[in-house]
Amino acid sequence: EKLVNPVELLSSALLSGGVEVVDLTHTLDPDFPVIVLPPEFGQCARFRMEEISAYDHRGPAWKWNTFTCSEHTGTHFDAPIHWISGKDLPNNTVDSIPPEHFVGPVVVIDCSQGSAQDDDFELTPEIIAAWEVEHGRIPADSWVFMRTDWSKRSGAAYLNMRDDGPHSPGPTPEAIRFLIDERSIRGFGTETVGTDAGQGAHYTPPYPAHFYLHGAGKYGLQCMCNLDQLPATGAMILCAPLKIKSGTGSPLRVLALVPKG
Ligand SMILES: O=C(O)C(=O)c1ccccc1S
Ligand SMILES: [Mn+2]
Repeated sequence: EKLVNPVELLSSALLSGGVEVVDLTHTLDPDFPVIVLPPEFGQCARFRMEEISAYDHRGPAWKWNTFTCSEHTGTHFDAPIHWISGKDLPNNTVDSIPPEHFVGPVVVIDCSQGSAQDDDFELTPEIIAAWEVEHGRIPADSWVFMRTDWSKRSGAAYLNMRDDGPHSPGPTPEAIRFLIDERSIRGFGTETVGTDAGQGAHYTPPYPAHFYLHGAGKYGLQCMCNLDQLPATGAMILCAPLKIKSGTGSPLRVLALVPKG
């Protein structure tokens, strides 16, 4: 009998309402917080927009703007070249990553309860093991999202800066190494401003998610929202960054396709 064409199946499911498209992206807005590094380092630019014309003398029938931001502003993608550990890998920039890496399955590990009680909540190998007992082994080349409901925070509570720097949840070095070495994930995604915990600078190595993910040619997604609308397994994501020449990352629209019913 005729083999089922998976693309036709997906198209008909999308057209028939059998697939929900969930937007995991924050609006690029000058008020959306960006990561704040220690003052001696270069800083991430917030999003800015400047009008070129608006149906006026500068352009009678058209409206358009110039926008500026960092590659790492807002909901964005991290490429391996972003971190020193990935600097010499092949295809490590947003314009050279194979496009098939921007579409794939995602699993969601719900750490929202722990993160509600502890700003520095850590995703550990033990939590991953317990998740796999319930949901099965994390498939190779999956994206793994750490749900913390941190995207529901606004203003100062999102970066949650204290005297010793930001405090927000993230993975331990052991957890991120397990996901990479034992589960060969595609990438790791968070709602927080970075893939590392706010206090990530104090781990060994510092910023372990960045160090190990990008050193292994894996990717990061950060500043996402609506992870609470995703199932633990069974969804897929589209996460294609802008094709910036030699780019280390880019703001992007992250969309999840979630089967209905
Ligand atoms: O990738 C990022 O946006 C990010 O989180 C970051 C950027 C630069 C330095 C440290 C970090 S931790
Ligand atoms: Mn980044």
